[in-house]
Amino acid sequence: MAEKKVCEDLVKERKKCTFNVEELTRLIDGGEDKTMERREVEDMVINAGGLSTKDEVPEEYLSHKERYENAIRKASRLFEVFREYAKTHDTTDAFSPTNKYRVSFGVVKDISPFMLHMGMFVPTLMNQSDPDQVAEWLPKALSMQYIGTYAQTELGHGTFLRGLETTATYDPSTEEFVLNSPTLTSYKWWPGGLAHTANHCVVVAQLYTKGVCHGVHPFLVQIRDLETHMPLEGIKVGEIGPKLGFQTANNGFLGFNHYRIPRRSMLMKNAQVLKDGTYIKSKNDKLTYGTMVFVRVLIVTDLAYELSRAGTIAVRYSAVRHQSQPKPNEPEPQILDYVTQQHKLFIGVATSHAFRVTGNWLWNSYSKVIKDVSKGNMDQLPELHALACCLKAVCSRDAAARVEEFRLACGGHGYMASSNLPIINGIVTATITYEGEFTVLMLQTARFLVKAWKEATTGKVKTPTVSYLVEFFKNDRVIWENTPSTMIKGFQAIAAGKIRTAYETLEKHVKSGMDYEDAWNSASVQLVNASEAHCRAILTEISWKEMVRLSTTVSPSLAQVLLQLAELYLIYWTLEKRGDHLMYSTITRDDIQKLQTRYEELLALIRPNAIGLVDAFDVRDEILNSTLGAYDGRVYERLMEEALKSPLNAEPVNQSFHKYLKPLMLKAKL
Ligand SMILES: CC/C=C\C/C=C\C/C=C\C/C=C\C=C\C(=O)SCCNC(=O)CCNC(=O)[C@H](O)C(C)(C)COP(=O)(O)OP(=O)(O)OC[C@H]1O[C@@H](n2cnc3c(N)ncnc32)[C@H](O)[C@@H]1OP(=O)(O)O
Ligand SMILES: Cc1cc2nc3c(=O)[nH]c(=O)nc-3n(C[C@H](O)[C@H](O)[C@H](O)COP(=O)(O)OP(=O)(O)OC[C@H]3O[C@@H](n4cnc5c(N)ncnc54)[C@H](O)[C@@H]3O)c2cc1C
Repeated sequence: MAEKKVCEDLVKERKKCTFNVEELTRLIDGGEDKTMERREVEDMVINAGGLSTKDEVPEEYLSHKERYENAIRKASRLFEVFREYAKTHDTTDAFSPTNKYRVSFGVVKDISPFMLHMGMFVPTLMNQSDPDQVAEWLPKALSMQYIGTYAQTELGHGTFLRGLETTATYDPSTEEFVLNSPTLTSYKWWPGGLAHTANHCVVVAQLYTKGVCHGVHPFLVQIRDLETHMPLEGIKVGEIGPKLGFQTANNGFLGFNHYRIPRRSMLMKNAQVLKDGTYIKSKNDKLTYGTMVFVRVLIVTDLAYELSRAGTIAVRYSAVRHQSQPKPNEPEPQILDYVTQQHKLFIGVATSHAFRVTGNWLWNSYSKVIKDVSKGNMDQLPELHALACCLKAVCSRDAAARVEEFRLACGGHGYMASSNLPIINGIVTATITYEGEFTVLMLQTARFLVKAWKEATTGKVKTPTVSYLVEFFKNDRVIWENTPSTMIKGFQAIAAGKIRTAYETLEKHVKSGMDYEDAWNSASVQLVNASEAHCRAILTEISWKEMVRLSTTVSPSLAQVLLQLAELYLIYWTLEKRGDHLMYSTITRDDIQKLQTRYEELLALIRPNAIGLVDAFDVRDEILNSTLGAYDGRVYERLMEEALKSPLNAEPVNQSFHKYLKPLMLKAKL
């Protein structure tokens, strides 16, 4: 088939670009070799038989059941393709932040029913099992003999893990655990793939041995027969029903009726139960929560990726769309030329870069701490937990806001399923809740910050990410200059100030006679604000420093663009938080006006590179799945092509006319 022409607007835009798009793509991927490898995997998947979505009825027209069956067909075929690839290639980076397996969005448009298998089941087996268990289970999980999920949340409790009700009671006479769901609220509820996909799962349950409860522990549990896939006796399993998004994730429920599993089904890297029922405690009981920390860390870079998908759609569309006539007798401008549109779009693009570099930094910190933990050194665990909590929480909330802004920037067409923005919206919004709900995680960080504040009052802090607190004691009002380093110091002063205020409020409540828990609840709005401010201090400092560092490794033309994006991100947030800066620095109205002017200059500087910047994300059309965002910009043709796929358009008159409309019309004549 002849190549379809690229829309003239995009041809012109691409000529304007001042930097080498391929150079930026390689930087985003983490190196030329990574880009080549990713593209190789994408080519392999896109060209593999049985995976193309091109000529299919769009999945939104399928029934709930058909949609799931279609997702399973494709996810299975995709796995076969990956299995083939793994025979000749190193696939260890499946769990890295810059993994090349995001291509799966080009196959299963929404969330794959295998997401939890690769995202949580396999990592939990790898990181929470003892070496013998890893040797026995991991090959089966990696080869998909065991298809698994992570079953922790229950109908009654998701946040409060110590309140989970599923029990695993050790019976030394048979050397088995008896799993039981004593109440309706103890049913597992939510795990992805649990409903009809998984035959195994990691179940988090209250461990009882010798009549003592030792708290929640993970167990590997078979739930379906490997031949027939029938639920095993004592297992009640099913699907929880339609949701806002995640339509093909196959989220399920699960109950146990005195269901027996062997003693060695308990994941025993950290804690153990011996044959006679003796309990050996973990060095740190929070290690059981390790998979959640791992996923929270990964979510930050994944959000950057989701922003790059949504940003590509909205920016390309904005270059193709023309609307209104500000100057008489002149053509309608591209909507991308409206400064308000640039304000909606460019901060989303800059945020994708900020999250990616911060996410990579967080991943490196995580890897270092986990290495130390494996040697028995847990010192950095609280700081890592506090960082992962607030970054996951704030980045997911910001990303959801940015994706919504991208959708709004596409006007009516952004509301079309065929734009793919609604599905991306559903995926990103879910991250605010899953893997630890927003407020709950912010309050976890607040616990750490309150302790750090107490420490800082003695003039020293042990952890580097809160060292700014000590500086605040020397000078609690930053002397303002409109420079990046002052802006960063400003965010640190705001964080320190808000931590101090929240701490003082907490103390005041305690002194007034309140229990600590009640005082905490009363101060919790301020505590969440303090966590947010701390997270903004981290995001602004790390993203700026990392972008500056990266700019020294690339050509001058690209360096200039990276610095513009980094500065835009800093100034955007300084302006957003101008009220706070007024409280904690000497910033003046005049400084703020100058920053506003600089912000608008940056929008104008970025404008010629808008298409180059999203092209550099290098999200291929097959993965973008969007009528509005394709590389060739054939927006209107694609919208019509997709509309014509509606089954309602297969016949000129729908039968409902004869059944309902006509009788209604006839009655009107009487
Ligand atoms: C766009 C994105 C795409 C892809 C992303 C990539 C992969 C995705 C894969 C799968 C995701 C899809 C589905 C989602 C799955 C799930 O949601 S699984 C279920 C997740 N559930 C949760 O996250 C539950 C949240 N709750 C908790 O984590 C905890 O219960 C708690 C809220 C932290 C409280 O725990 P607890 O009550 O036991 O503890 P406290 O008494 O409050 O605190 C005691 C001290 O322990 C410290 N602590 C708590 N957790 C940790 C930890 N993980 N590590 C280290 N330390 C921890 C806590 O701070 C207290 O410390 P102290 O202040 O010093 O006392
Ligand atoms: C799309 C999706 C996929 C999921 N996949 C899985 C999965 O695969 N496996 C799995 O085990 N789970 C999964 N979950 C469950 C998820 O982890 C939980 O829903 C999440 O942790 C929030 O817990 P919850 O639902 O109990 O919310 P709740 O804790 O009931 O939250 C409700 C409200 O109460 C507030 N609240 C609760 N506790 C406190 C507190 N201490 N202080 C202040 N406010 C509080 C919250 O802020 C929130 O506003 C998934 C959820 C979703 C949405």
